[in-house]
Amino acid sequence: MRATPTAARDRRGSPPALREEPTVGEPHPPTPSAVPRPAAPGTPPPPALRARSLGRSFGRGRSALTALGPLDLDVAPGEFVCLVGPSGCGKSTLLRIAAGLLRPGTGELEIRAAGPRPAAMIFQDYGIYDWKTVLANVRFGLDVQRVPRKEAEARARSWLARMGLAEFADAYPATLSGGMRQRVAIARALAVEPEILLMDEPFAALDAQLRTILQDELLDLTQHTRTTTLFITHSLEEALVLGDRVLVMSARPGRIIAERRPPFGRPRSGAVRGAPQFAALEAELWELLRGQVDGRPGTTAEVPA
Ligand SMILES: Nc1ncnc2c1ncn2[C@@H]1O[C@H](COP(=O)(O)OP(=O)(O)OP(=O)(O)O)[C@@H](O)[C@H]1O
Repeated sequence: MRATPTAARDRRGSPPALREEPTVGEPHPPTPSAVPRPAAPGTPPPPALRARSLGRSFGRGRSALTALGPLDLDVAPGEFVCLVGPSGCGKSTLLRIAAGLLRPGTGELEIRAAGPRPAAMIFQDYGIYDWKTVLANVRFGLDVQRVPRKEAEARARSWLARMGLAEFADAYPATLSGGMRQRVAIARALAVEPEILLMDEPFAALDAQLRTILQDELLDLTQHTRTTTLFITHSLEEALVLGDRVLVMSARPGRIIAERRPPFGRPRSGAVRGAPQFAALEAELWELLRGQVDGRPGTTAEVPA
């Protein structure tokens, strides 16, 4: 899937950075997926997600607001990348561009996909359908993919079992707790076996204990499935527990100003929260982030490694 710059499509010639577009419910048409070719021996595989000079503005003229970029980003196949940054720096905008829900204003973002379902997105507010049963929710993406009904049902039930929800298959979401609803959303996203999982603060609405439990479950799941994941969070702890890499974004317009690789091997568990380096890394990231939030000088110039 390639999200091309607005400029390439704009026959009226309006400046790409200033063009306002509908943002919700109007996915831009994906261009045909790139079929990955095998990498030459010894060379790293090409990135699963690649963004170059990616930028996005909203509004026109004087009221135009530059939300994001320019930003370069590579996410390797199977990598779990966490994005942290001050509120309003463009994190969701980046994710929505990756999901194909929003066009870039400048630059491009490409997802290398072998299959018909390159990306699945999970939001903070679950994004599940209240009028469908739990099973129908999890089966939804498979139905859209036209997976035969029997197979879809079996795959959906197997994901429900994995998420500890087997006995709630016929329940409606309104009867579930927040944590259970988010598990349904995760099961639905993973059931379609996406090339890349895009998660926008998926645990933000949950209480601290549930959040920890779901973090540990997600860790376990993604280490098994090796699903490439781009994960937005305001929680540095969450980013350090889950991420192979943590990217820090600047204040709006968001750019990547620093990168850290938590020194915890894989497979890892939530026990890394107690590792001696954990608190130090969290404090270091917090310093970087605080420089962006309160605009203190001297903390913005770091370039990602
Ligand atoms: N559809 C839109 N129209 C106009 N402005 C928008 C639109 N979507 C986002 N913005 C603006 O773009 C900027 C970035 O928004 P975005 O939601 O991407 O930030 P964020 O980093 O995800 O924020 P938060 O951490 O608070 O969720 C904000 O100033 C926001 O008001």
